[in-house]
Amino acid sequence: MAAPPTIPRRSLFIGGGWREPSLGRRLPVVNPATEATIGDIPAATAEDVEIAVAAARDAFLRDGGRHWSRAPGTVRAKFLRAIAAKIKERKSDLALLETLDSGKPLDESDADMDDVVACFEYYADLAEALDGKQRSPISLPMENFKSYVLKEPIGVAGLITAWNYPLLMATWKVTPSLAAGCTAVLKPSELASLTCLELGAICIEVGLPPGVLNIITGLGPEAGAPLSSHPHVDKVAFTGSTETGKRIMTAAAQMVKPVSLELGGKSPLIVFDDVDIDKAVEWAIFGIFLNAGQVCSATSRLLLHEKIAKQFLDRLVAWAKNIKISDPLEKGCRLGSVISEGQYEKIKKFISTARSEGATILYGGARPQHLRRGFFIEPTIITDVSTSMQIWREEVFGPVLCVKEFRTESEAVELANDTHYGLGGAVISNDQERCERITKALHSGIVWINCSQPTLVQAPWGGNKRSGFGRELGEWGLENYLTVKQVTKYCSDEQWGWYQPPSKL
Ligand SMILES: NC(=O)C1=CN([C@@H]2O[C@H](COP(=O)(O)OP(=O)(O)OC[C@H]3O[C@@H](n4cnc5c(N)ncnc54)[C@H](O)[C@@H]3O)[C@@H](O)[C@H]2O)C=CC1
Ligand SMILES: N=C(N)NCCCC(=O)O
Ligand code: NA
Repeated sequence: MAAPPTIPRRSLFIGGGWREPSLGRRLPVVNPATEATIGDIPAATAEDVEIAVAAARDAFLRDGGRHWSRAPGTVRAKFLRAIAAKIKERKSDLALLETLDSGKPLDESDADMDDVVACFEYYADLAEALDGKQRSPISLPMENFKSYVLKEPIGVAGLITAWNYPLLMATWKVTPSLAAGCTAVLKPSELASLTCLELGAICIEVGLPPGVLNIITGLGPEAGAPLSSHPHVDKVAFTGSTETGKRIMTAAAQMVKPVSLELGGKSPLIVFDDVDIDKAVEWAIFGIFLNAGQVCSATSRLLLHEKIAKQFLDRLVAWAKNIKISDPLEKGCRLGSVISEGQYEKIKKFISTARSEGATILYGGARPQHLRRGFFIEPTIITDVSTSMQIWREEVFGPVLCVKEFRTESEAVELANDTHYGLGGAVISNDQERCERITKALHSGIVWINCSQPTLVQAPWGGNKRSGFGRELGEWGLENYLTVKQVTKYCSDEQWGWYQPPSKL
């Protein structure tokens, strides 16, 4: 077990230093695995948003952008790498904080911190490469004009994130925005903000220029909403629920502000009858029980070929029984608590509604007997599901898998696409051609073949339909924060000659 934790008491991180929230309010930090209040975080309000946005704007414009927004990419890369190094140094205490705040298994938090470091390093490389991509010429069918393109940072970015991967989701937005030369105001989820506040401490340690990154914690309506509607925020990037995504888009629309939205999902995993059952079962388990299913891309709808359905479900239950559910700090834990009491109640309601609508709870569905406190829910597998049921249609964001059988490939595709969401989709089969057909047929931004959930910093991430739009990660993630400037030069000695020249007299 890890050493007894101390939760740092932080203020808002604004303009390169700590600043008490204007109204002096704080919010409790609850460890969802114990239900204990373990600390508190500052609660920013519109007054603080004002100050943070001003700091970001000042940092963007300061000295004509010489120190940040127009500085060579190497300058920004140096800071991104310095932050990566500090996070690496503090990896175990950050992972511990992440687990205490969110209830996710310590092994997962550890892996998340590795992903955070990799993301800072990756966008450091892209910041450097960006300089080489400037002034790329446009080929034109005439001689008297020359055109090229500049890629410029969009300005001040407002970054609003969810609680499921607290520091990682922030990093997916912080790193490309800073790499592009933007300055930013980050508003993490009030349900898990500790590690994001530590990022503020790290920015101080590495001497990031004041105001380049500002971190304000607080409630959505009080801190997130004024950020998304602020006239001096030039772009909003959001990860969270579809409902909040709509609000953010509405607010941003008033200022014609670009947004990128990573919203919910109800992703399918299709398993054919030609597979190695245990291998496929493990991916199915990983796809929905990782982070207790609180993953936007969780493959929460399992589609099984009828020929293997029975055998597959038997093994699925056997594997599910074997998942270690415990205090997330315990070694080998594979299922921790969910994030909060609210989420716990919501998930239980989904399960009871499924039951009352006539579905069968094949496995799980309740609090694990051996855990008396904490917001724990057993891995839950639901069968006898019809496509009109809530459990088929709505995102649970919990360790709850629903299962349907199919007979033909086209039926599988139809079921897979029977959703308003379009984030992920997965297919497991040994027939590569079939996998490719399915890949093309799925209406989603991500397709996994013979696996579920691997997340690579180099590859684009994002969805279609009500899962949002815009892509994070990879080069696409950087484009979110760049604006394209067309530069066109007239380079002829001749008079343009459209108007009749007046007489020289
Ligand atoms: N797809 C995903 O990645 C996620 C989906 N969800 C889903 O959303 C449900 C609700 O979870 P919440 O934590 O309430 O998610 P949420 O979408 O309300 O919160 C995400 C972020 O948005 C902020 N926010 C809330 N209202 C806002 C507003 N009006 N303007 C600007 N920012 C605002 C929050 O403070 C937080 O930082 C979950 O049960 C789950 O189903 C939640 C988190 C992530
Ligand atoms: N790091 C992993 N495995 N997944 C990231 C999921 C991002 C999301 O839920 O929005
Ligand atoms: Na928490």
